[in-house]
Amino acid sequence: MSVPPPSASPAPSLPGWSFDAVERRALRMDRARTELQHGRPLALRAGPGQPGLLIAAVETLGAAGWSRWQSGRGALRLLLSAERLQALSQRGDAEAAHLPVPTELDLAGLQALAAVQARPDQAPGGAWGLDWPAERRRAFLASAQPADAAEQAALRLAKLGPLSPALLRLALPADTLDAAVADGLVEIAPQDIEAARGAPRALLRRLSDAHVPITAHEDCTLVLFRELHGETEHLALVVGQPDRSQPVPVRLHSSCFTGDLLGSLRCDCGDQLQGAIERLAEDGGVLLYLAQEGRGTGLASKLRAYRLQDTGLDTLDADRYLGFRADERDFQAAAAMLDALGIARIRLLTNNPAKIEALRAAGIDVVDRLPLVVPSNPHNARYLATKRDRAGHLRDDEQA
Ligand SMILES: Nc1nc2c(ncn2[C@@H]2O[C@H](COP(=O)(O)OP(=O)(O)OP(=O)(O)O)[C@@H](O)[C@H]2O)c(=O)[nH]1
Ligand SMILES: [Zn+2]
Repeated sequence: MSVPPPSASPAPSLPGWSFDAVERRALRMDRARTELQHGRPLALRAGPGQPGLLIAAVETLGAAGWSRWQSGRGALRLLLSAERLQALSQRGDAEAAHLPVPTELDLAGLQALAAVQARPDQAPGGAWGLDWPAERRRAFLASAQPADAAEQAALRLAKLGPLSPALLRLALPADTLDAAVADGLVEIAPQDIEAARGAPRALLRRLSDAHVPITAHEDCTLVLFRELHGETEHLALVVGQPDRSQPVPVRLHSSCFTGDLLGSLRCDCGDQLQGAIERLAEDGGVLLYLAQEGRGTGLASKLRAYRLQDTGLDTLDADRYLGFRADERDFQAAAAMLDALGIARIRLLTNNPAKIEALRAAGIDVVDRLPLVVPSNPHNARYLATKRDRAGHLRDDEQA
């Protein structure tokens, strides 16, 4: 009697364990971001069996991480954002690029080039933080090779950290990366980072809410949203019972630990937060408290930017010195929260036209702008003037 060959039946799957393509991608993004945050290396390549790059964030590397890169000496490159290269070269047209890491450079030198020192006081030589003579600086900049699309994506991933956009970079062949990935190295494809850019609104979960009476108004509800992948949380404070048949007064407030919690005089955030809540208490409205510290650069970078401002740079030049754009925020989450709250037409309390544009682009009908005027003080006068003169903020009498 002949025995039938064993059928190649698929392995029984664990219920709830299979991810769809979008979830897989988000999972890879989560893991990749975590690796950079922890100073660990990450493989960046189009897929298994491909050559690619080993990258790590200079900001989180530390001495132990740095010593692991020593075997790559000679081939190591430093990937920097356009803004950081503009600060180093004093040229407004510099683009993101990677440059050779000199073999004798130590970790402190690398951190200086990447502008991630704990105390980035401006050295006499400007943005470099290294006592390199002019000729050496010129030669270093001349060896820059433009960042390709994958490398640009890597810089964006670092910013999502939120980390400084400065990465170590080592090109490796396919088999080396395959072996490292089999051994636990996390890998990410540039397409994953690209796809996360316009993350769909559904990637925000409404997790909980409660009645929270506050001094300005007793009838308030706090609603907590969490990004589906990752731990970032945004809050909505619904003040009173806004009439949704009319445009609802809304304030988008980007978190500012120093201003909101400590009453820092370096910015206007604390006063804006209180002023907005008082205004919303008049007819009801919604305050969206967005996890976007330091205009999206993170609190560590904001404190570095403050040190640079103490040496004479204004808020925008300080951010550029650190490798950031004038504003690293996006307002997708804000639009998603308004959607979830059933609010489509709003009156926005702001002096920042970019917020209006961003919400409109995300499909929110911004019917008009309500100015938000707060008094200045000797510590924030320059900051407010820079926002008005260089960042396009409106004065209270201007129309958006
Ligand atoms: N990078 C950086 N961020 C800062 C600095 N000062 C304040 N911030 C951040 O700037 C953000 C201020 O946000 P908002 O008040 O919502 O926005 P805005 O762009 O000023 O616009 P409106 O207040 O709506 O007119 C907060 O995230 C602060 O942490 C600074 O010097 N550097
Ligand atoms: Zn602030």
